Amino acid sequence: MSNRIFVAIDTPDLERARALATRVRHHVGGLKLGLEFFCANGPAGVRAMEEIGLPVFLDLKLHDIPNTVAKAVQSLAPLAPAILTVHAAGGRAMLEDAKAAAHPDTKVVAVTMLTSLDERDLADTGVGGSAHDHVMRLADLARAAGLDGIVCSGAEVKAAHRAWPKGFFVVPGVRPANGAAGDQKRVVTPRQALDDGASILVIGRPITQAEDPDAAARAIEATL
Ligand SMILES: O=C(O)c1cc(=O)[nH]c(=O)n1[C@@H]1O[C@H](COP(=O)(O)O)[C@@H](O)[C@H]1O
Repeated sequence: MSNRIFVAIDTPDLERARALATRVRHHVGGLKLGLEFFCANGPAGVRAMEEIGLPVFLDLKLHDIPNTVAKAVQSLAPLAPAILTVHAAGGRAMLEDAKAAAHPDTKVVAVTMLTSLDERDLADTGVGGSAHDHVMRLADLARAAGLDGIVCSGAEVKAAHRAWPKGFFVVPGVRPANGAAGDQKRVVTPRQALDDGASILVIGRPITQAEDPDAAARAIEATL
């Protein structure tokens, strides 16, 4: 994949999603559709976005008992997304069953610790220790369960990639130098994330909220 930016199309409005994706399509490598889009538009919306001709990353962050997640993944299999997310915290059986139920061409990746969290948030959920240790533990679990890779922040991707050289590493929470972090807490620049081993970058608002999204995507691409 030459362009490793997946633009996060976070809107419930299909027409806006289509217009945005069409505008930036020459300066991104794929489209990421998340809960906001999927809850409003469902599988038909995903198919409509597939027509744009870029790989689709379906980011539903599934997290439930193994049977429920496996059945959900099975229902999504006809869409054959390039990438699908589940939460690593769902545990080994859930991860194994999700991978087994997915379309063979889909990379199933496990979200480790959301980039919107810091160590204080982690402690609030009853998990002690550092973000680094938590991500490394969940990355080991994802690998042992046969997943294709993980989602983590740019702060952990170097160590995670070293421990799992063949893994596929999705890094969101990336911001161009001087970019507004918003609700993201563990943030790095796109260049840094790629240098440290990210396979793809997920970038939303720095592109989608820009006055000229295509120019913003082009400017970020130029730094890579
Ligand atoms: O799985 C994800 O894509 C994801 C995981 C994570 O830990 N943090 C995270 O921000 N994301 C997604 O990445 C995108 C980031 O958007 P921006 O903060 O606007 O660049 C959103 O669509 C999030 O849902």
